[in-house]
Amino acid sequence: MSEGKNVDALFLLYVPHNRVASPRPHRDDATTHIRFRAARGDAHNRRLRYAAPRPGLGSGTPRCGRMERPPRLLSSPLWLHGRRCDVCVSGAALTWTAATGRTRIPGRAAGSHCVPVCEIVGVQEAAGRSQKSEPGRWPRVLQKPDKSQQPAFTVSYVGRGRQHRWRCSEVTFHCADWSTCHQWVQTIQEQLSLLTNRPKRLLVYVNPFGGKQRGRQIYEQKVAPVFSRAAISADVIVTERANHARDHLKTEAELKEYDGVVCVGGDGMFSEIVHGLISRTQLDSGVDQDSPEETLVPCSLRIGIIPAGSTDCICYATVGANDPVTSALHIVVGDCQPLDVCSVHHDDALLRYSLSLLGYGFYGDVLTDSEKKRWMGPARYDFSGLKTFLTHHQYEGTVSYLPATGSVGSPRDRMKCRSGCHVCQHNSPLPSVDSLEDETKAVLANGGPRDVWQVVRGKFVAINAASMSCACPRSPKGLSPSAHLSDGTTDLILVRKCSRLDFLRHLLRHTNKDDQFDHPFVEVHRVRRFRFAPRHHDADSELDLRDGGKGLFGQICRDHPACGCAAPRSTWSCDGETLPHTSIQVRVHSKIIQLFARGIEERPAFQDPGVLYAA
Ligand SMILES: CCCCCCCCCCCCC/C=C/[C@@H](O)[C@H](COP(=O)(O)O)NC(=O)CCCCCCCCCCCCCCC
Ligand SMILES: Nc1ncnc2c1ncn2[C@@H]1O[C@H](COP(=O)(O)OP(=O)(O)O)[C@@H](O)[C@H]1O
Ligand SMILES: [Ca+2]
Repeated sequence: MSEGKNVDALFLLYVPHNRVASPRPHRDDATTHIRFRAARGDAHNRRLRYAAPRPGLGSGTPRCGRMERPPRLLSSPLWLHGRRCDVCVSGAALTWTAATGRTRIPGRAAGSHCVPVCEIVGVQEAAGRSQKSEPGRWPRVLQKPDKSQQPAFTVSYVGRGRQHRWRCSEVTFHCADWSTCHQWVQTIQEQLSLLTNRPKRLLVYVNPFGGKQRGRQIYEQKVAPVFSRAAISADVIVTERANHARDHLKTEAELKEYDGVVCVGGDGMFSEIVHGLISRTQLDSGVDQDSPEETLVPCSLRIGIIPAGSTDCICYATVGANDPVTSALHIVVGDCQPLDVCSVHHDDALLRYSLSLLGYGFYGDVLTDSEKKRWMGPARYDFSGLKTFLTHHQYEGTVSYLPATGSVGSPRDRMKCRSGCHVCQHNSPLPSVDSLEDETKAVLANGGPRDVWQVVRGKFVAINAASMSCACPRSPKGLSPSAHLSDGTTDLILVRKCSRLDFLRHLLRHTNKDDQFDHPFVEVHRVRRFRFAPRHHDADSELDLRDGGKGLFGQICRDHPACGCAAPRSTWSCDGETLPHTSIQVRVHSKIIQLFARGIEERPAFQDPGVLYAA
């Protein structure tokens, strides 16, 4: 934990004065400032100004970028690092300005800091050692206040690091007396309690065997301390078997008691949580998930992901980093990011839901092989990836898809999905036919653009549907760099039969800036639905075929015409789980679940401007 040095120039625009401790009562339309005097004759307290918040003030999510003058609730001189500074809290921000700031940043007040209230994690009384005995050094660990020591309080807040990482920063202010200290703590806590989007009680599932098997330690050492600073209580369940979390959510969990569900694990563990929550919501609403035409009811509980898996692509693509503290802080501040979910059906039976990669051919084969090598940890994907690359199979089949006509954006437009993405906001779910204008109905009745299925037949090295970018540490831009988190579409990538060298060229482009779709054997379509049927589809034989081909070159034998066997088939990988059927129908359901995330921030709203409190 480090003491932060964040200031935002924009914020200073609406912090009324840099020297907040004006001795004169400040008149403000929104609040009535009261002179607060705890001890008569105390020069410090004569300067402490307090304004009771009006009912409703600041309720809901305060928008950090709001350009209106926030009412000041409390301001007084306090001490930081042995120096006096003017501190002020309003419904929007906590600001502090060194009374004798030494560093000047153009356009900013000297030594000024600003933390939006919505990014304060928590506040706690903390006894500091006497300033006289050890100036400039205060305890970093929060302690129970000892009345014999100097009164102080510590504010924990979101600090921004590199590559979208957040850290829990701290600043400790020293007060002249305990009464002032209590007043500050109480006022900041009151402001935090008005942020109704923040979770107070969470249900946490930890997969102790995901990734490098460090889920439990990651939660205890990195996440629990952040939750405790934010006064979030958590009921923690360490899973004992696969599908433990899914089944518990589906049938047992008292969901009304919680403000969110958190999973500590990888994409597979997240998938369990999603399946549990979606199933529970549909069961409660009487929706038949087995029917591909049913409209799913969105889940009300938000889901947090603490990355502790092998790929962690959902976390990486929604937050921009796979860092447990960053994810914990996104949960604490109550972020909300809706996500699209693909339902995958075989005839009239739901197989699974997919949120990241639904892959047949290359990625399906990588997954099938890697499952036997779980003991290798995350490296299993690289090993199986190389092995699958060397075997270089092609699979024959028919892909039919319904293009996402009418939606903004296309897979190659280089418009990346970022926090507050306008493509996702624009592409809300399609209106029901009843709500359409007569003219539009007529177009649709004549086989308008919404209903024209396209058909592609051939041999494919890979068929991938990326509902989000699938960015991950192996490929920071992802399988489909311009795919969107909640636009109601998925990017269907067809890699046709090609040479091994060409496929390598295509794969390599996932790791550099070149366009991986710019090959004659690759096509990409933004779609709302698609279907796949393997060649010589025979429903009864599907399950038997899945296990065909043992050993490194087993599948080559399956390809060999002399064997007389059916056309070779791959398996679908659905967010890291294999599907039991190759013939599937896929449909995107927009904004069915919500994450404690905000999408990748393009430019952090409150960037670190550099050193302010120069020693
Ligand atoms: C030559 C290097 C090419 C690197 C190409 C990397 C492309 C990576 C795209 C990854 C997309 C990941 C989508 C996410 C899927 C996850 O939901 C899912 C489950 O995650 P979990 O285990 O955390 O629960 N993960 C996966 O399905 C794993 C996919 C990983 C694929 C790795 C493929 C590596 C390919 C290496 C080829 C090597 C060729 C070398 C030739 C000399
Ligand atoms: N206690 C457990 N024992 C065995 N498997 C589990 C347990 N808890 C969850 N799982 C399963 O482990 C699989 C992988 O989990 P995940 O957290 O995604 O790790 P990884 O990213 O390494 O695949 C998931 O399919 C999940 O269902
Ligand atoms: Ca999408």
